[in-house]
Amino acid sequence: MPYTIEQVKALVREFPDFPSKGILFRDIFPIFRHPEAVECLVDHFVERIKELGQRVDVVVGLDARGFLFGPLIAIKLGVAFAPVRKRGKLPGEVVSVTYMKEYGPDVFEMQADALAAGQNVVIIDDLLATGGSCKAAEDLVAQLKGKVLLSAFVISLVGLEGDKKLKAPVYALIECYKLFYLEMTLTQGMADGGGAAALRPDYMHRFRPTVAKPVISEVLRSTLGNAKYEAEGMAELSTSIGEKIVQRLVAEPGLERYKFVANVSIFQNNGQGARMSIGATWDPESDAAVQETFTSESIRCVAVVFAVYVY
Ligand SMILES: O=P(O)(O)OC[C@H]1O[C@H](OP(=O)(O)OP(=O)(O)O)[C@H](O)[C@@H]1O
Ligand SMILES: Nc1ncnc2[nH]cnc12
Repeated sequence: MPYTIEQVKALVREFPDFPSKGILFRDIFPIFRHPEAVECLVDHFVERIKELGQRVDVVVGLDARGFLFGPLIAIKLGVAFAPVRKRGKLPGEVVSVTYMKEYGPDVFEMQADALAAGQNVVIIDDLLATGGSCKAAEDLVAQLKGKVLLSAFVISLVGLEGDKKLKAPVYALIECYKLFYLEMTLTQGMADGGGAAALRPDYMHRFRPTVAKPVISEVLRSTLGNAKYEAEGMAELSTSIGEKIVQRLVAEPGLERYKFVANVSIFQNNGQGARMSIGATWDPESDAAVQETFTSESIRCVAVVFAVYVY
């Protein structure tokens, strides 16, 4: 069955916390379970490359996932394929460059005779994250006096702005804006062994998440609407948001007997994930927790408010 490019895109999966905590891993391997999907992907890249309207001499693929379809693209274009490999894997004379990846430093190498001076190159890889790998490949091509016309990826993690590190233009089939994930588990249990029923609040005096959520949301929007993430000042900002939320909730009619705890965390919206797990022991009939998030290009803020009823 022939695949459409939209069906190919849909095969990419996400794995939170792989290969380490906080990384949301994009897995392209399911595409390779379907030969027609691979063919569609390769044809798609070939079309984009032909649209450049320039002579391409060599397709350069990055270790390791760029090797999966870089050579297939090169075959369809009828041009050479050259690998960029991790340190120590290529025999003969090599050029090398040290670079930073999303998970730490590494060294890339190319064989010195993989390219002739003046040749035009297209770089192929599965994913553009911080751009460190692709910039290293651009440097290697430059050392060999080649010219990068385009770098093409299946996925670009747009928020990491990898393209800004690169000299040549970038094409990505999938542009991912969803870089951040957050999961919250609330573990709750009864604080007393029973007997509290008579002391619990009636409906009019009970904390209701549906009432509290818009209040919290409004505080986040009004405080963070124009804010930019900066290393300085975020601690004070989160403290003041927490204070505002608590002041607003205390003023809500009927909640006089509640104590509130607001936990406000501000993160830079830069593609890193976060996971929170909170344990609480309370009376689920009267106590509650609500969570609201605010996201802008620069900031991700999570406010969790615990409301505990004083018998
Ligand atoms: O834009 P960057 O921040 O440099 O990250 C992108 C690179 O990271 C991944 O490869 P990785 O180095 O994990 O190697 P692999 O292909 O061997 O898994 C991916 O395949 C890209 O090559
Ligand atoms: N988030 C991610 N998913 C898959 N491969 C990657 N390489 C670097 N970051 C990655």
